[in-house]
Amino acid sequence: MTAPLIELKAVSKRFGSSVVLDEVNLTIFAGEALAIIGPSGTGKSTILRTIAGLLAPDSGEVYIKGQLRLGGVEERANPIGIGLVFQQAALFDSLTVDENVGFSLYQHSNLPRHRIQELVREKLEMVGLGDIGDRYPAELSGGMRKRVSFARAIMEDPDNAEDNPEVLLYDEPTAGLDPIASTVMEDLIRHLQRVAGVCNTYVVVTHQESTIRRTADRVVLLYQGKVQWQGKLAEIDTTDNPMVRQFFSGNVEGPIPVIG
Ligand SMILES: Nc1ncnc2c1ncn2[C@@H]1O[C@H](COP(=O)(O)OP(=O)(O)OP(=O)(O)O)[C@@H](O)[C@H]1O
Repeated sequence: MTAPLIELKAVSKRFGSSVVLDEVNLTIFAGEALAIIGPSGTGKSTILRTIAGLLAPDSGEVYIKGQLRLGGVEERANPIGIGLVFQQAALFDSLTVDENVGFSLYQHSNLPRHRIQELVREKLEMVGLGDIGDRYPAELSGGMRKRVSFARAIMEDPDNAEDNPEVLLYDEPTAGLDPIASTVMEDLIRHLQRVAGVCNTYVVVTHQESTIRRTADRVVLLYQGKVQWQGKLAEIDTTDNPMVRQFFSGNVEGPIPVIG
């Protein structure tokens, strides 16, 4: 068996009095496509932000390529590139698409402006967007904004090998999109992994069944701060786990109570 790329061991996180992650154990292997599913408010985004290093756990350990991640959120550098595609595209409204996608290179690299623009164009083409570098986010549809944020997540500095993302984390990449736009996004996620070879490991947090079925090899169900079930994609149809059954049937009766 290959060594894990990322391991969360007994990771806990609370906000105020609410325990969001409760000694979660999770392993992500190189080359896998993992979906994290679960009801709203169950800590899926919190797990992604913890993996990305944007949130420090209250207790427990995060290992990246077998190395314990040390230090506070501010000072820590990930030993591998980890790209996060936020739920809301999280683009800067006052910057053009080019400036958004190239943001980190404009800020942190020594590359000349025209070279960064070339790289931006290349990434935009990879996500199926043509010549839109001089548009502002407000001029784009929701699906286009999401694709721009994908392009930003896969930007890399060709002079800095450590800058290449080895893992991409997608937080609800198809939320709010119509079924056809969702399919485009799901295909793009697979395309970036398989065809474009941008990054062969990813984690996708989603509620949408089509996204789970089209983008995942393995599925983890999170509820009440813990991993309640995990299995291969095909097993979501065969498992007797009552939470998985309820999640996919949308039944209001079951172990996951209706909130609100
Ligand atoms: N920075 C924060 N400060 C306070 N509470 C937070 C913070 N981030 C998350 N929470 C709370 O933690 C819980 C889990 O949030 P999280 O966004 O991780 O859930 P989720 O499973 O991704 O939800 P959804 O599917 O609705 O996006 C929620 O109750 C949320 O209000």
